[in-house]
Amino acid sequence: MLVLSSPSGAGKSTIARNLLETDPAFRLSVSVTTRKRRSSEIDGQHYHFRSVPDFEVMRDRDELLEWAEVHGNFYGTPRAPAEKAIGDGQDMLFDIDWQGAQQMKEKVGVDMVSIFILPPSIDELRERLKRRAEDSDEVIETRLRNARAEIAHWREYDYIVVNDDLNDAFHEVQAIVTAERLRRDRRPGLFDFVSEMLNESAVV
Ligand SMILES: Nc1nc2c(ncn2[C@@H]2O[C@H](COP(=O)(O)OP(=O)(O)O)[C@@H](O)[C@H]2O)c(=O)[nH]1
Ligand SMILES: Nc1ncnc2c1ncn2[C@@H]1O[C@H](COP(=O)(O)OP(=O)(O)O)[C@@H](O)[C@H]1O
Repeated sequence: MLVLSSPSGAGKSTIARNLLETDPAFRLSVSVTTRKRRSSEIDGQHYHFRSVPDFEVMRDRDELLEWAEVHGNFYGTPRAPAEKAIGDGQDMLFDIDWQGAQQMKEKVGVDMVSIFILPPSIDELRERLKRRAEDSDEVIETRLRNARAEIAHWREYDYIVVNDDLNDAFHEVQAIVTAERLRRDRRPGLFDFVSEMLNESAVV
């Protein structure tokens, strides 16, 4: 379970997309949101776009593993695909905010690795949001106002990656994934491996 969070515009969706394209082991958890769909987004692929009443029905039926209000809209992680992935041992990527990361940590514990993506500066964050040209000036201002409060949660994450040069940041994320997979996959077998080695040396 890999959680990516960042203030809006820092580049987490870009890094998530690169990871999904280059690493076939990852599946994206497609969130449900009440936010308006952007022109570049496809329903069911980037998000499941739902009305507020439909979201509330899902939430009240406990169909969401976690949910939060972010920038005035509701967002939530559908429970069924995430739990299936956890059960199957599938690597899953969650693009969720700090509130979601906290809730997920409580639910999945050590099986979760979290990365907080920082922009090089708040000015650059503003420029990226403008250049992305997907949100109105008002929406961009709300996101920038919220950025400081989101960044304040950086210490709660396992890793921090500063997304200045995209290539460098992506390689750092790949390195984290590689190291964490090695730890997960190698650790369980190491006890027997080392015991056997020591037993053999005792015989010699
Ligand atoms: N808690 C939670 N946060 C989510 C979920 N899906 C998206 N988010 C977060 O909601 C925030 C806004 O996302 P979005 O509207 O796509 O804007 P963007 O971050 O500017 O691309 C981001 O911080 C996302 O990580 C979710 O299922 N749960
Ligand atoms: N390292 C970078 N340098 C310059 N622009 C970037 C970089 N990373 C991402 N971007 C651009 O910044 C904008 C915001 O990135 P995005 O991935 O949508 O952010 P988020 O998902 O965190 O809101 C996009 O237009 C993206 O192409």
